[in-house]
Amino acid sequence: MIDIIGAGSLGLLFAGRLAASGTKVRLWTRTLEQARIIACEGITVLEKEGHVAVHVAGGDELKAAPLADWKRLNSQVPARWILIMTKQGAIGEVLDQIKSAANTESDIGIVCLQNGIGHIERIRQAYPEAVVYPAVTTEGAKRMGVASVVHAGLGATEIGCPDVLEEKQVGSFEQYVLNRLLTAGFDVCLSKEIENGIYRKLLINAVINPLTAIWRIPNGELLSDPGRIHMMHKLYEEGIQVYEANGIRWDSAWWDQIMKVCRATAENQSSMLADVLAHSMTEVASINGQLVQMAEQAGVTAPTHAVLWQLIEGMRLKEG
Ligand SMILES: NC(=O)C1=CN([C@@H]2O[C@H](COP(=O)(O)OP(=O)(O)OC[C@H]3O[C@@H](n4cnc5c(N)ncnc54)[C@H](OP(=O)(O)O)[C@@H]3O)[C@@H](O)[C@H]2O)C=CC1
Ligand SMILES: CC(C)(CO)C(=O)C(=O)O
Repeated sequence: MIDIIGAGSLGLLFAGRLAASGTKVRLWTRTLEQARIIACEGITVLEKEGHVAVHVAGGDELKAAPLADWKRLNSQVPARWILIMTKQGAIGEVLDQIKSAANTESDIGIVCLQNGIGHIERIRQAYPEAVVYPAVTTEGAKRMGVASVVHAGLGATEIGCPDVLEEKQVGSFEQYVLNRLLTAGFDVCLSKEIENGIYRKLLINAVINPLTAIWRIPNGELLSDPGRIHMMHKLYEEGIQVYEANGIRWDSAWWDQIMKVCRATAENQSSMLADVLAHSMTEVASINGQLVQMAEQAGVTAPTHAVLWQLIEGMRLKEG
């Protein structure tokens, strides 16, 4: 069984596809209402064009419950493999709620798919004995309703394999998580170089997300004007300087990859733009904010990231 926390875009996609391919999934929601609807109606995953890719009914394969019930339900059936699929801003609350796990922490493997950085350290601190697997995904998912999601872009998922793992632990992870994800149709691999993937994705998000959120444009529109590309490059260069100052390996191909992501997701709204439009909390603090903090720690500056961080934070409140 795999426990998925967060029934938003990514959570519904992974829960729906895993359960439809025969893996038992327990999906933890924030609200009782959403859990009830999923338990009753199941999950529908749609293709980009609108056709149903999979539909899985609630039942033995797919259970749903509000995270507030974690303590009670987990004492009956302890979680072994947890996929956290909330946004960065919910991590603190989630950790508080699952801290009451009944099984010993050393039995637990936690996979984290958040964009940005900072969460892995928090989870490791809260669960020192658990094995935490940082992951990076380029899957594109967009929740359409309480129990339906569009698989908007087929991507790949890299899961970091901690160095300290014994062969037996790796085997167990492969059997109960990796192979299940492959069977569900996800392009997923175990990586010994996840740090590189995390910093590459951080830079991609730090360049694309705040600019699309400020200008309120889809990702592809960033490439439509030399002034916009100039701003992207400024953010990119500041990011690279921060990486260099911190001894983080980077690759000059990352600039081209940023452009490629804009083209591949040309019609999409970035997650930060979607959050701004919904007056929700964005992940800017875990993306540009983290780069600014890394700059400060290394004695350099990242002024453009700092300004964008503050501008985006200030957009959270409803106007009027
Ligand atoms: N969507 C995508 O394509 C991709 C997303 N990511 C990353 O994955 C993460 C999740 O993104 P995404 O799925 O889009 O986000 P969503 O906002 O769609 O989903 C987050 C879910 O977490 C739920 N949640 C919040 N707090 C709690 C809580 N205390 N207990 C249980 N559930 C909670 C929310 O519930 P509610 O709605 O009720 O508030 C929501 O359903 C982010 O870090 C994002 O950057 C990475 C790559 C691609
Ligand atoms: C890669 C990108 C920018 C795609 O929209 C993304 O991850 C996001 O929107 O958060």
